[in-house]
Amino acid sequence: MVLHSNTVPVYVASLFILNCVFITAGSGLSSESSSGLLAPHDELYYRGVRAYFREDWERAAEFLEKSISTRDMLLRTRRKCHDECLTAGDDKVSKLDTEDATLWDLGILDWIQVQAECVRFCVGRSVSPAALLPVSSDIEYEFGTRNPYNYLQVTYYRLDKMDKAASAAHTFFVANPSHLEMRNNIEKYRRMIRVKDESFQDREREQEQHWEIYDAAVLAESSSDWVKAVKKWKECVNETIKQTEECRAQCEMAPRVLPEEPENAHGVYERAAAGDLKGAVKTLRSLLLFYPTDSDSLNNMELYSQTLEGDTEAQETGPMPDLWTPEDVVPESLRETWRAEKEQLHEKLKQGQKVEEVDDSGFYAGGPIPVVGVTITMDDQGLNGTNRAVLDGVLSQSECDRMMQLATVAASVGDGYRGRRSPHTPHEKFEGLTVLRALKLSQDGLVKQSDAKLLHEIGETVKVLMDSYFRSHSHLYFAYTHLVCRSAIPGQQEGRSDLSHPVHVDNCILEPETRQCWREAPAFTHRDLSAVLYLNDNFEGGDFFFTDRDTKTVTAKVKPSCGRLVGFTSGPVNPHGVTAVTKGRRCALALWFTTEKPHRDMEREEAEALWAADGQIVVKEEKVDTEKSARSGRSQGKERSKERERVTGRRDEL
Ligand SMILES: O=C(O)CCC(=O)C(=O)O
Ligand SMILES: [Fe+2]
Repeated sequence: MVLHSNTVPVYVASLFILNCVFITAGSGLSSESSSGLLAPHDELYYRGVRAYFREDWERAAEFLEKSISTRDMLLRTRRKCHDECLTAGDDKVSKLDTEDATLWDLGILDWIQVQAECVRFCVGRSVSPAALLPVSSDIEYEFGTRNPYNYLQVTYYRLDKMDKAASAAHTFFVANPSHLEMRNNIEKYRRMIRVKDESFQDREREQEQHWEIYDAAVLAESSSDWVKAVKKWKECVNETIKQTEECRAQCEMAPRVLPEEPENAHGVYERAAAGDLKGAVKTLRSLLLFYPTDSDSLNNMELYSQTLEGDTEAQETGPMPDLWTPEDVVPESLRETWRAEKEQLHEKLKQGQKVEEVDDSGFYAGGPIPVVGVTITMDDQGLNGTNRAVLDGVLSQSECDRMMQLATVAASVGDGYRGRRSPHTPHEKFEGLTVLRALKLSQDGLVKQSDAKLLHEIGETVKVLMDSYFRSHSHLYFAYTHLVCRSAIPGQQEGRSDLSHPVHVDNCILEPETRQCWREAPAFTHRDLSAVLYLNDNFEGGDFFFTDRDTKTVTAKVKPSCGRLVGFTSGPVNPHGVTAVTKGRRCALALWFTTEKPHRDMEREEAEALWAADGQIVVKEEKVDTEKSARSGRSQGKERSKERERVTGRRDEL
C-alpha cells in the first residue's frame, strides 16, 4: 500500500529549513512553556514537520498534535478574553454623548485602546510572549487548509495506528476533496477490516456545524417535513451567527455600533464655517467611510465639492473611480469624471478583447467524428465562439434511461457527492456519482453492475469524440468524471433570480471587470477540455449557455436532451453557466480531460483495476500515442502551475 503523500508543500519544507536556524534543537517543547503559558503553535508545528522528515514518527505525532491543540487553546483564549472585555472602556463611550463634540474621534480612539489593552492583558495571562506574536500567513494557510492532518495521516500510518490515520485522512480530505492521493488512501483505509467506521471522523467538525445543519434543513425541506425544516433553519441561522461572531472575535474588537455622531458633523460645519472647505471635505470623506449612505454627509459633500470645483488639489483627493463603488455614493460633481474614466476603461477593454480572444490552448476544433450515429449539430460558428461544439446521438434513449435510473438509485442509497451541500444554489439539490462509487455500490449489490460499467464506457466514448474533434498534439487523460443531477426544490422557486451554475471558466478564475482569467487555485488549472453529456429534457430551466468574458453577454445557448454532448476547451474563451432548474431533475455526465498525466483521474484507474482484478476486462490498456508524444512538446515545454506539488485546499468543481 502506497500511502506516502507526495504532496508535502514545498514551501513548508523551505520554511522549516529556515526555521531550523532559529530553533535550538531538542529543548523539549510542550504545548505549555516552562512558565505554564501557551507555547507558539507555529514552532510546535515546525518541530513536528522536522521530526516527520527525520522519520521520527513518535515525535512527529507528538508535536503535530500539540501544534493543533495549542492553536485551538489559543483561539479559545482569545474568544474568552474578547467576551471578558466586552464592557471595558464603556465609561468613555457614555461620556461621548455629553462632552465637547470636537473630541469625539479622540474619545472613540481612547475607548478602542482601553478595549485592546484589556484583551492584550487578558490573553497575556495565558499565552507566552512568543505565542502572542502573529504567525506568518504561510502557517495560517497550512492550518486553514488542514495540512497538519496530511502529515499526521502518514505519521500514524507509519506508527501503525490505523484508526488515527484514517481520522486524520478524513479530516484533511473534507477540506481538500480533490486530493487524489488522499482519496485513494481513504478508500484503502475503508477496506481495512481493523479500521472502524467511526474512525472516519472530521476532527475539525465543530467549525463546520452550521453546514451540517444547513444540509439537514435542505433535506427536511425536500422531504416536505416543514416542522423539522423550520427548526433546522433556525438552528442554522443561530449557528452561523455564532460562527461569524467567533470569527470576528479572533480578529477584531467587539462589533459595536459607534455612538451616534451628530457632534462629528459639527467638526465638518465648524471647518466649513471657518472657510476650510477642503478640511471639511476631508472630514466628510472619513465619515462616509463609516456611514456611506448618510444623506446629510452626501449632500454636504456634493455642496462643498461643487464650491471647490476647479480646485484640482481638492478634486484629486476625491474617490478614485473604480468598478465597484456604488454610483450613488459618489458625489455628483465627481460622477462625471468617474463615468468618463469608466467608459475609457471599457473602451480599452473592448479594444483588448479582440487580441485576448485567441485560444492558445493548443486544441483546434474541427476534427473528424469517429463514432457511428454521432453528428455535429453546432460548431464554432453556430455557437458564436472558439473551440466549442454540440454533438448529438452520443447515447440512445435506453442508455439515457439506464443512467437516469442509476442516478436515482445511487442518490437514494447515499449521496455520492462528498461535499453533500448544494454548492451553487440553495434552490436546488445537487447529487453526484463517480465511476468508482458506482462500482462500489454495484459490489454491495445496490446498483446493477452493468449500469456501473455503462457509466464507465460512456466516458470512454466521450473521450474518443473529444480527442478526435478537438485536435491537438498532446495525449489526453481523464481528469474527473461524475454523473450529476440538479433537482429543483419544490416551494423554493418563487421569485428566484439566481442560476443553477453561475458563469465560470473551468480552468481559471474569471474576473469579468478586467476580463482577466487567473490560472490559479482554487480553479482546476490542469483541465484542458470540458464535456457535458445530457441525459434528459423533462425538467424546466437548466439551459446551458456560453457568455462573453463579461459573464453577461450570452453568446450561445444549448438545450439539454438525451445524448446531446456539449464540448469545449476549458479556458477563458469559454465562460459558461446553467440557468436555474425550476422544476424536475436535470442529469448529465460531466467530464474533464487533461493533457497532464500526473493529473489523470486516479479514482477511475482504481475502478478499472478493481474490475480487472475481478477478471472483468472493462477497458483497453491506456495506449500511449507515440505519434502524439513524439510531436508533443506542448505539455513538456509549457510552463505549468506547480500546484500539484502542494496541498492547495481546492474543491472539486461541481
Ligand atoms: O451541467 C452543465 O450543463 C454544465 C456544468 C458545468 O459547467 C460544470 O460543472 O463546470
Ligand atoms: Fe463548467
